Amino acid sequence: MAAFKSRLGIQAVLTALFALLLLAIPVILPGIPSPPLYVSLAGFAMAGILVASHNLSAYLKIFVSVYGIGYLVLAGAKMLAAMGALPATVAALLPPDFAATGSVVFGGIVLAISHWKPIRDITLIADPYFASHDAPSREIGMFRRFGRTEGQIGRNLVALSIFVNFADVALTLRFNFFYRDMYNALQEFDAAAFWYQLGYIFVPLAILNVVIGMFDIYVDSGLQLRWRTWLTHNLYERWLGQGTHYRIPFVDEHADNPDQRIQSDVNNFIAQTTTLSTRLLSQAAQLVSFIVILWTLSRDFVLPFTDTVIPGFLVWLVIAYAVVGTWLTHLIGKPLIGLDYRQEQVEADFRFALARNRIYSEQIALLRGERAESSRLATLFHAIVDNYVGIIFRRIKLIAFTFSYRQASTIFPLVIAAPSFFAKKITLGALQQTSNAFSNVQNSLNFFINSYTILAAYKANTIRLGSFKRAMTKAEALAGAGYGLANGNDTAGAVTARDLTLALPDGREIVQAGAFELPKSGATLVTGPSGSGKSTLFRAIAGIWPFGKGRVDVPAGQSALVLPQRPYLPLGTLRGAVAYPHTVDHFSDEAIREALRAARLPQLADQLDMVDTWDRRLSGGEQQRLAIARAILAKPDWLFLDESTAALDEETEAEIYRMLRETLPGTTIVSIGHRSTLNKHHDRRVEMKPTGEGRFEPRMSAMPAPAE
Ligand SMILES: Nc1ncnc2c1ncn2[C@@H]1O[C@H](COP(=O)(O)OP(=O)(O)OP(=O)(O)O)[C@@H](O)[C@H]1O
Repeated sequence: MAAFKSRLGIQAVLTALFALLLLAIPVILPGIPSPPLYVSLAGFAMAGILVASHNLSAYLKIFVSVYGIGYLVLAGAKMLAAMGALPATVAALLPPDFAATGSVVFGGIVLAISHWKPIRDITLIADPYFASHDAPSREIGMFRRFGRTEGQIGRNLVALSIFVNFADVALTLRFNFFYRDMYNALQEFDAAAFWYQLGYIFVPLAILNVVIGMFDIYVDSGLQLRWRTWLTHNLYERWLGQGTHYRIPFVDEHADNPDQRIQSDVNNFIAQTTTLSTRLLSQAAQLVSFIVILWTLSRDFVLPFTDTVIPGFLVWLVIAYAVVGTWLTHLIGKPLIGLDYRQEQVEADFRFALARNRIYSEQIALLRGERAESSRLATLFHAIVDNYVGIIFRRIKLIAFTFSYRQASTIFPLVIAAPSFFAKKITLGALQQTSNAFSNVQNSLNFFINSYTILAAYKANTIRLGSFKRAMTKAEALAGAGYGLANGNDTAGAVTARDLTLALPDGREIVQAGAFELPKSGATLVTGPSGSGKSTLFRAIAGIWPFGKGRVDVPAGQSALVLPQRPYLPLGTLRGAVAYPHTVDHFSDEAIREALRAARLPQLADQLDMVDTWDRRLSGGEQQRLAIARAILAKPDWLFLDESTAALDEETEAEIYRMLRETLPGTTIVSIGHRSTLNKHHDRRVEMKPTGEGRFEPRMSAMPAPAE
């Protein structure tokens, strides 16, 4: 970051020196024509803009820096051409003097809009990538050596993309002058000039146009792919980190369907940011350039059928046209922002409901729940249709306006300029140039107007990603001190709780423990009424429950594994399901087979490579035994079994407990269970005792005598 900042500083000094040089040309190089004063003044302004951009967002800095370089290149090339240092064909292709000044104006515009809230929302999401110091991503070959860090590659690619877009604008400008010269040659029956224009001007320009078009798509796609890869990794790592995904529903920031935000919103945001930022600016540059041409063409414009001269009439006309057009478009298109946001949400809700049907298909089939499901799907889909109808009618209104606007634009320049042509005040070339300049202005305006729908979706996207990031920040804060609940690991052997109160998200307290201890070694059974907070106590010990106050301390440097009643089985091979939460290659095949046999699942021992939806194929009891196999592999110091054998028959449950205590003699077992047959497998018992007002307290109590 510091290097980037100082680079802007160096660029500012160089730009100021260059502007000084331009001023001094009449003195040091008296023979050559000096550039207009405004070009050197623009150089000083650019230096000022570069200095003022020190604290700008990393993303916007790239734009300011590129405009600074654009100024140097354009003004420098003009100076070299004036000195005769460039070949005539190259000099003829250069854009007019004002192009360099235009570059400065755009630098100023970027600086000015940087404080505007919608732009800040965008840069908050964009900046982390462009400021990143991560090593270049190895996943993508494109532009891998284009910088030392991923952030630098991103910055270089944005800069390159802006240059390419501006090269395209310069080309369009040059085409405009080509049209003037070619039509003048036609009007004067000058065949030599005509063929010269076609062969030496048009052909190189056309070839450049094709090459630039190809390069443009290569650079843009490379940037989008690299940025998406980085941002997607970054978001899902953060989402999965520190149990953030578990706590997000507890925070007050709205972040529905995180899957959609990570998969589709990121993709759309990046595609729209790169397209809009570079194209919007190049279109703006095109607009300004052609407005300047129109000014030159209509400097002494005589109002048709009168003698009144209005300097720059076509420019005033086109500006009024643009202002009214944009304002009306804004009025008509504004509701699209809310509609687009809602559309994303209802689509995601529908997709999620379908995915849930797939996951729970067996339960739905057994319960004959298809009708209930289809009526739920119908309601969700109705929301999609309902909202989309709103979008359609809004788009129709917008199109009614934009199409009328476009039609009116085509004949406008001819109506205005034709009287001057018939009065022989302007040449055919000038008429053609006026019409071309006007249509280019229209194209740029159309871009702004047509991009209104894109902008609306873009804003909805930015809001969704912004709120997702805020929700993650809040969920991460919950993981820390939470509501006063602290997790530490400063005890020697036991799990201890001091002045512990566990609450529900709405603040209602459910568990209270002044001083509570789970001793190391042996096995402890936790019992108590349903809903008394036994699982919540486990969650607090595991450090994922954010609501409550007091302390829970677990022994330092010891591993723990919590097995819930319904184990989670990831997609993929059986090997991966057993090794979970370790990676698939963490254990040898023999160790996995051995664990499956010990967990009374010998029939699965030779199916390690089989890919299946294991959570649907295996019975509830088999799934629980598979989770037990995980415990055998992981050999944790603490094993928390939250009704993890409840689906087994009593005999198998007894075998499993005996096996666990034999195979894992160093592991402390803590079980939650309701069955009295569990008593004989445990050494001590903790009972959740009601203390009034819906609260329960865990208390060590005597193990009941075995039934006769
Ligand atoms: N995410 C949550 N949001 C709101 N309430 C919750 C949440 N998780 C648990 N609860 C509530 O906390 C209370 C305790 O739940 P917990 O699962 O700890 O009970 P339990 O003693 O393990 O019950 P059981 O023996 O039935 O499994 C219940 O009333 C439950 O509804």
